[in-house]
Amino acid sequence: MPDQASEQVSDEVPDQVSDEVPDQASGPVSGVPGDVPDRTAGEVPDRRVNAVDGAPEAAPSAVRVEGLWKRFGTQVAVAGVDLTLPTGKFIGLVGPNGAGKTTTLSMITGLLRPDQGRIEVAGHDVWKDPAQVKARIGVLPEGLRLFERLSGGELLSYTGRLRGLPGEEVDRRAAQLLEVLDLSGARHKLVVDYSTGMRKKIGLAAALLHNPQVLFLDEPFEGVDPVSAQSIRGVLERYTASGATVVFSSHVMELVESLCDWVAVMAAGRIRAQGPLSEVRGAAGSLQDAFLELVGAHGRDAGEALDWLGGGAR
Ligand SMILES: Nc1ncnc2c1ncn2[C@@H]1O[C@H](COP(=O)(O)OP(=O)(O)OP(=O)(O)O)[C@@H](O)[C@H]1O
Repeated sequence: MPDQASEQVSDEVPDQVSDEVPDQASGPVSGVPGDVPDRTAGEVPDRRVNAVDGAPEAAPSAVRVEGLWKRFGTQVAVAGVDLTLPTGKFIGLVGPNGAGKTTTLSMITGLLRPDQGRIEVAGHDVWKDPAQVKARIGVLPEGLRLFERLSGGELLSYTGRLRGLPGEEVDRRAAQLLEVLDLSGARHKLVVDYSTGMRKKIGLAAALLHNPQVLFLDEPFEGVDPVSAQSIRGVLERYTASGATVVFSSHVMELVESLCDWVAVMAAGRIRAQGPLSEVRGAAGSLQDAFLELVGAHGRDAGEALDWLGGGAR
């Protein structure tokens, strides 16, 4: 997958205005010091009460995207995406390689400026009101960049303070996250010496530390062993059960099917289906079958043409 950061120095992409694109190096750390609407601190904006009759108002969407476009030179990566993602759901964004998932998530999280379109996260416009949005989201981006010369513990400590959390609270949360994600033993190890899966886990911990309203994860389970996947899963399930929203991209349909209650299917830069898992799956036997049907991959040559390939053939 192309590194989004590379486009900022690519002369093939003249429409990228690098000084308008927030620094990707900040990764999940990017935020607004001192402006942290921590959900545990009383503000739970996803359940509002109607001022007239006291009845709860419908929760606003976690994400609203309208008419989103992104081109890289002549390559159209995202071609008019409209998405409405509900609050409090475990949402899977699925699609084949090159479908535009990472590009879409990068634009939604304020890491990549769209050519066209409007994006709202937690009720705020991502590109008009970036500080408000960044204080409310956590991001585990593709090609995550971390501060390599810090230990895992230091990274969390720094991230939490950057987010404006009191030191004691940062230490408490960091210790708990390290424990749950089985990183306690590696808290003093430099991040540069972490394995792929450990990097995912410390990135996830950094993205969760300020208890964001919406968490965006690009391929969070890639390179993660089954035991760690189980702990990540547990953390995320607990997180969504509290009313927060997880949006994650993945190629693994079984995983999406077992985790998500809401799915968006993307192919060739467009959304092919979006809605509750059961609706998107429809009459198909599995999400995998529905997916292959939706992206037009059913009946595709699965290697029959490679008649030279095999142990006996020369
Ligand atoms: N920085 C870039 N420069 C040029 N083309 C790009 C860039 N980023 C993405 N693209 C192109 O945009 C399209 C969508 O890419 P994207 O990475 O968003 O897909 P994806 O769905 O995340 O793919 P994968 O599942 O393989 O990770 C692809 O054709 C890709 O080659």
